Amino acid sequence: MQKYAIVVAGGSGTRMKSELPKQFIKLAGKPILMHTLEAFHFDDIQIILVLPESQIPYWKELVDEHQFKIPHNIIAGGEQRFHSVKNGLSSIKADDGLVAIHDGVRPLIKRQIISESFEQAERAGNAIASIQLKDSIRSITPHANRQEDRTNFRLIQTPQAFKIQLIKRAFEQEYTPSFTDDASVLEQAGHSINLIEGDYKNIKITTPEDLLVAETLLKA
Ligand SMILES: Nc1ccn([C@@H]2O[C@H](COP(=O)(O)OP(=O)(O)OP(=O)(O)O)[C@@H](O)[C@H]2O)c(=O)n1
Ligand SMILES: C[C@](O)(CO)[C@H](O)COP(=O)(O)O
Repeated sequence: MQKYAIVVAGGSGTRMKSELPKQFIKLAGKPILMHTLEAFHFDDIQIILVLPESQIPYWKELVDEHQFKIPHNIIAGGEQRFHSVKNGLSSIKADDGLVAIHDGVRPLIKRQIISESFEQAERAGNAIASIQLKDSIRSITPHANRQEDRTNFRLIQTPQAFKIQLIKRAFEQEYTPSFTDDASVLEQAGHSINLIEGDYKNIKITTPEDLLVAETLLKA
């Protein structure tokens, strides 16, 4: 089956509060995004990289500067992550095959999880990386809060892999803010979600301290 990876990096990184959008910040000497694309570099995976339209020339400069050779197609992103994924999906003309959707700012993804997500998506239609909670958890309302049983919850990561036809059809829905990931879009279209084991090291670089953690994990 033909395999695609959509690496979404179309955001502006407001929570990082950095001048440079966080996906371009250097980690161990090269932009975060280059680590992520390296993880997805398999002989049988076509990589689609989604970038803010205004940053495409800058990315091309970085590619030249770092002599970055991993083949990828560049697509312009949209207003929300949902729209960036949708643009990536629209660039895939085939309706059969598998696609893994991954945050560009999760550079520590293990290749073994990428392979596993494709295998499980081929079998079950989708495969969503997730991890158990380590902390206690409480739900809050305006006037109260209450402990919840953490074994009832999972933290959801990417990659999230799908049969292309299923996820393309799901993304025909109107955007709502509850679509915080791709699994939520598929679920809203009536499909059940198949969780697979993620990895605690597969952090989403979101706020400044995440950069320190990622740097340390990469060195280790
Ligand atoms: N319109 C958007 C928004 C987000 N993303 C991507 O989705 C991933 C997860 O999003 P997040 O960590 O929230 O990134 P940002 O939206 O850039 O960060 P922030 O919410 O702090 O602005 C990132 O790789 C980001 O670049 C995207 O492709 N298009
Ligand atoms: C897709 C995601 O990384 C799964 O955990 C997450 O929902 C992205 O959220 P963000 O607010 O766009 O960073």
